[in-house]
Amino acid sequence: MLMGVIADDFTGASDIGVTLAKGLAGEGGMKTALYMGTPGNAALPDIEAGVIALKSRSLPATEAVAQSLAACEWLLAQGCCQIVFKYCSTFDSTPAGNIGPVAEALANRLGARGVVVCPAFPDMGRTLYQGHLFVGSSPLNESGMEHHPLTPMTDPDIRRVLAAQSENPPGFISWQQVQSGSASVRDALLAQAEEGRCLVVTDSITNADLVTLGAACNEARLITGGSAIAQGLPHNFIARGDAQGNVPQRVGVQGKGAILVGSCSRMTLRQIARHAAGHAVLQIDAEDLLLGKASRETLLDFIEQNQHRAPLITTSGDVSSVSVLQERYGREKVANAIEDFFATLAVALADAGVKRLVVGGGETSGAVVKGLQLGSVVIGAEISTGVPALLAMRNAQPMALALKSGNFGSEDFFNRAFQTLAP
Ligand SMILES: Nc1ncnc2c1ncn2[C@@H]1O[C@H](COP(=O)(O)OP(=O)(O)O)[C@@H](O)[C@H]1O
Ligand SMILES: O=C(O)[C@@H](O)C(=O)COP(=O)(O)O
Repeated sequence: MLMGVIADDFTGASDIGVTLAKGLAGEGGMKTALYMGTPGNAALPDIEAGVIALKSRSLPATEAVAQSLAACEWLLAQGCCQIVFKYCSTFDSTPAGNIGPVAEALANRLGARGVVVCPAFPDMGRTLYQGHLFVGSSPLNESGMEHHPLTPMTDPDIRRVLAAQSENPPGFISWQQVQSGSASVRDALLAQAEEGRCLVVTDSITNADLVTLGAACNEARLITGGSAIAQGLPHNFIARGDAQGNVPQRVGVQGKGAILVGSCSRMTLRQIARHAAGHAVLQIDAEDLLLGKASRETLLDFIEQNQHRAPLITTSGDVSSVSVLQERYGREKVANAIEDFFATLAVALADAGVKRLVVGGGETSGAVVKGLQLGSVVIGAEISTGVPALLAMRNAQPMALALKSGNFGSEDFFNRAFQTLAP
């Protein structure tokens, strides 16, 4: 294994996994495996890049650091010479972390300084200019992310957000400097390292900027960013003759399917509304879950009876219903109750023969995948930007999954993914 990725959520892990697996157009990527949690066993010998999915974004910082360091040790033991810490392209974090604490702990472990911090993901409209993160034409704090149920983002200045959760004040490289090319960025990172800067917020607006950063980080022990930072990284290994150039294959599995959605992000709410117009949607009252009122039989029946209508079960609510519930019961209790619900439901569905599962939401995907106790999965071709089809084995049976980040996918995503996971 040449490169190792530690991702702070499961949708993000599949997002960066497919970015590495496909690489640059015309060249291909790295043979990449996605591990659902840090594995107990050694990786298969032909894997060139390993992505470990953690569910560490909303944990207390000390736990997130401990899990990330353990993942890092495993990746180093597999031979990785470069580690990437992948977080959300909307820099989802709390005032206490976990991006700053995890990035600094990994930098200390790897002896790295002048480490790139770049959440930009231009294909999804996330750009970083003068340290400020935009989603399309809106600053981060006016993009809807200010209402996220677990990690509301209320400041678009990533330098300030990161400074508040880091021990060392972060450095900065502007877009103008990135335009001077990879050698100049490498020099700038070295200069920042010599000044003692651990983390360096680095602007990027276009994919070409991210490829420049990738080339500048050819020798870096640690890189941090959204998935798009990984675009140019396979090239470094392929150009050296270390990696072969991989193309992700289409994944499809015969059998019943279900769609489970716990994301309350703006795009997901639109996707659910669109799905409801032509397919089967069962809305669960999230408060019923907190009061222990949901019946599993009804849910299994709903999925069984609506196989021809791409059945979707959701708890998602709009900004006001989420905040009413959180004020009544507490943010963590609400999230835990809903995530437990989805984890248990996914297991019941899989036991009842469901073989295709589309999940909406990062934390929700983490809960579902942990519930299903999946180990390593194969990354297939992309269904939409940042969302690959995944092939897992459960009880020696194949299972196809798609884990969709809250704001990813077109309005018809849920039906498209449901159909795409079939052979
Ligand atoms: N109706 C609801 N009210 C409050 N919280 C909810 C509701 N439905 C789902 N949630 C919780 O909101 C969080 C959504 O996060 P996540 O699944 O990561 O979605 P996203 O990918 O959009 O960030 C989860 O913890 C989920 O359990
Ligand atoms: O970088 C991204 O935007 C995604 O890969 C991601 O991590 C999104 O997180 P969720 O919206 O919580 O799924």
